[in-house]
Amino acid sequence: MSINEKVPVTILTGFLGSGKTTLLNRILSEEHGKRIAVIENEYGEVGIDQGLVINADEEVFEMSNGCICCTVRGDLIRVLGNLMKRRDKFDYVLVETTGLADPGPVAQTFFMDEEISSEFTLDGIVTLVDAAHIDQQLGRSDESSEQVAFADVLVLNKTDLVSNDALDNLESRLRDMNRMTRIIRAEKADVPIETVLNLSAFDLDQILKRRPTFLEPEYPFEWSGVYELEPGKYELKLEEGPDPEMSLVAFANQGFSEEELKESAEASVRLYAEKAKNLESGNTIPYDEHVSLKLQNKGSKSFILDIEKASKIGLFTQHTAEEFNMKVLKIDSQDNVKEIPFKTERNWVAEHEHDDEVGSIAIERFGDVDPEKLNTWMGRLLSEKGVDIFRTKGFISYSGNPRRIVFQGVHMLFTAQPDKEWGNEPRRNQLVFIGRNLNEKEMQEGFDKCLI
Ligand SMILES: Nc1nc2c(ncn2[C@@H]2O[C@H](COP(=O)(O)OP(=O)(O)OP(=O)(O)O)[C@@H](O)[C@H]2O)c(=O)[nH]1
Repeated sequence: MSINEKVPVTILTGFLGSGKTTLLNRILSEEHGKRIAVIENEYGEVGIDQGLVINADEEVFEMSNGCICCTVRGDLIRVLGNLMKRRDKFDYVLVETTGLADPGPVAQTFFMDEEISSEFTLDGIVTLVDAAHIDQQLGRSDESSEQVAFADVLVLNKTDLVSNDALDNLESRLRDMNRMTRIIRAEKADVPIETVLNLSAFDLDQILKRRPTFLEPEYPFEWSGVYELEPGKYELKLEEGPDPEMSLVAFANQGFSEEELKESAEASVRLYAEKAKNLESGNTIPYDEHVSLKLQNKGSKSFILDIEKASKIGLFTQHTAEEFNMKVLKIDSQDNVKEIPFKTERNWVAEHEHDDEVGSIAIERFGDVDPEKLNTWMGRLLSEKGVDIFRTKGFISYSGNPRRIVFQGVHMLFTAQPDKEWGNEPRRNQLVFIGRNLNEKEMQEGFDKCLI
């Protein structure tokens, strides 16, 4: 790396005892070719953790005055300033925060202070989660939900202490709180280094590459498949799965294209809102109707698809086909069974129950915004709600500007910087807010008023 490049910084957070020091040791003892300066911050007694950090080659700096969150401006800036004097000695910085800290102010330092932001760039926030205790911690402390909300990567650590089912539930709860995070399960923080360092996580492009469905709305179903069927009777056969029933909507004449699938998805949303008709094994599946397949009996269950003329049948199901080993079978007069595979399938982001007050909102709109209106709206939003809005990220299309604008912020501070030219790409706006008690409808309406 050239000396003129900004130094990437990773913030390591996580509740008390979640495994931060374990991860830090792992990073410092692994061969990755980086020279890492570590900034540690102790709560109360100074220096205990330093004894646990191995490999003396890395430089360890300690913040002196108690809790990092209260002393960021002074202490962190001072330590970073001192570090810059030894710029030739390192090429990466790790800041470990105390388990009780809200990572917001630490992250903000890299936006707020001009001198700091000209030398350092925030690469990502990694939050360690203690799989065995996080449920209680989330209930009790604001800090732990803030640490989850801020994370670009959540390391779900101590997986040896909980069952797989519990981990699945936990993961879905955490995902509800922060839709843009990547969740990695770990034991003794044994994560590959490249999953926590050099993430460019403040870069929305990267997030979209990792999770293309990230900005998509949520649906009451997880899967759809399209089958090309000749006239005749077919069985939709399901094995035992994770749920004793499953909602389904079937359409005749379903197209294969993304556009046609989305159109049917919207139609399904409306049908799913209607009360489901119960179907038992052996019943025929109607079109354009919300049905609930009853699957509580042991063994496989079969429902009938009665096809009058050749058609492409679209099935939109509450769970994925895989979870029930769901198959469409053709049985001829000689009782020969033939499986008809789907021609195309699509997964959808399934909605979850929002039992935590921390959540994320995504806004995606084609077209241009009026920069002045957007500034006024954002300014007001962040000054009124900035305490509750932890992270903002996104791309904006300013009217009259050939380049797209990259937005990112922490609490009430944000930066808007011109990025690459739109070129032939359709001009659009993609914004994500993560925070507490956010009103999705109000924010979308507010944003829509800024569109031209
Ligand atoms: N069972 C189990 N224990 C773990 C795992 N990872 C870490 N530990 C243990 O958990 C304890 C706390 O780990 P640390 O790495 O010190 O956690 P920390 O987040 O730095 O803790 P504080 O500095 O107190 O906030 C230590 O005794 C670790 O050995 C794991 O995956 N499974």
